[in-house]
Amino acid sequence: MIDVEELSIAFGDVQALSDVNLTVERGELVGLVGPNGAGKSTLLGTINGLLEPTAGRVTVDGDDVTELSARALARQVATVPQETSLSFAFPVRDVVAMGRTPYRSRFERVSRTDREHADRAMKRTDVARFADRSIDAVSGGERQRVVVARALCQDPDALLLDEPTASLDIDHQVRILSLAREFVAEGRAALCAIHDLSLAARFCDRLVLVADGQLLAAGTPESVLAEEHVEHAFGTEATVTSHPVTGTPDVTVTERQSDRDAHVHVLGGGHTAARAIAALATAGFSISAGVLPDGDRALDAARAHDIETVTAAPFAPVSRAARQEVTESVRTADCVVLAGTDETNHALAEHARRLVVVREVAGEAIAGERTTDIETARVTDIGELVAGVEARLDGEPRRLETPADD
Ligand SMILES: Nc1ncnc2c1ncn2[C@@H]1O[C@H](COP(=O)(O)OP(=O)(O)OP(=O)(O)O)[C@@H](O)[C@H]1O
Repeated sequence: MIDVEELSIAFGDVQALSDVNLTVERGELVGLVGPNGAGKSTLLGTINGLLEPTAGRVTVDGDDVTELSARALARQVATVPQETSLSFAFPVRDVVAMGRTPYRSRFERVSRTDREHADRAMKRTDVARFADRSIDAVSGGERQRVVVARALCQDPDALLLDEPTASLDIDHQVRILSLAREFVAEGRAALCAIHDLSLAARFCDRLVLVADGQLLAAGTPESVLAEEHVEHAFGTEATVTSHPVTGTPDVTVTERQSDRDAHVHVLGGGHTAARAIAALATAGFSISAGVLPDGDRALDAARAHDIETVTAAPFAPVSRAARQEVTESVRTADCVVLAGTDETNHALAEHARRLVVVREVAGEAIAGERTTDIETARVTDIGELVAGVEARLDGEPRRLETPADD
């Protein structure tokens, strides 16, 4: 029915769509999902012939939309635009009847059949109650339903809906999408841009996910709304569960955990570790440190910033309990910063899930060149440490197979 082939469209420097392929068959309601500015309205605008592709083409029932007359295309495709403001204060009934324009010659009056089409569309969209009121005198959600009624009145083979539920109450959201389902059950096709992913999953046969002008995924709601797709497209964290009532995918978006909530363990003592602790504490990380002997400058820094520290008596061997405690802290930290040459700390660093090594400060080698099998960020200046830790936190943590045995 609707075939979009290798479609690209640019507005000056903005590449709004690149190489998009998509089909909508008769009997299908397809949901178009993706973040703001992804290219959804542009795609709909190209299908209804308002925008000309830079490359590729769109056909409806085999006809290239750029080659059809406006009238011929309007008999095949009706659009419910995102922006539903209308410039003239016509009565609702007349606005809906405008859907019959592609079937009338220019001077023909609205016929009885046209009125019947309009009445049916108004009833289905629950706007008949205010049919005689001016379109200026209805609410935003009511106006949106009037525009849906006008599109239905147009009696097209395909319906394009751009955010039709945006200003509707929950009851009318469900009603409009149920109407779209009824529409496709009559052997027609609908493509609907929609922001509510759970609602899209509930009502659509298939979903198409676009981001940054590209098609990221297409298929069943279950396959398209995989957490990694949602997270990638929207740059957020998402949890997808099965809705307890409808059984369809239910998407909850959670705020990405701030890097600054991350737990960073600082290994090593002395001047460099003290500066590392101060820099990380000022940046707001949750820090632990140790093992640090009494009298170490890093311990003073830790105490100044109220930081949890594993301590030891000066010049005494580190107790087994202290070792265990610090090993656990290193293993559970989101990131470990190694800021000392001490061999014990090097061994402990091997338990880190993410590691940043402060390699040298002002030309003085701190942690040496010892290699480790952990992917490591190296910083050579304390001023770079916070950025280094943040960059490391963006990466996947190493999986630890075995628990520490000491
Ligand atoms: N006429 C235009 N001139 C220049 N850039 C445009 C124009 N129309 C759209 N764009 C740009 O093209 C990109 C896609 O916009 P589009 O309106 O298709 O996104 P959308 O997915 O519908 O977004 P939303 O969910 O916010 O409605 C955006 O970067 C937008 O700023």
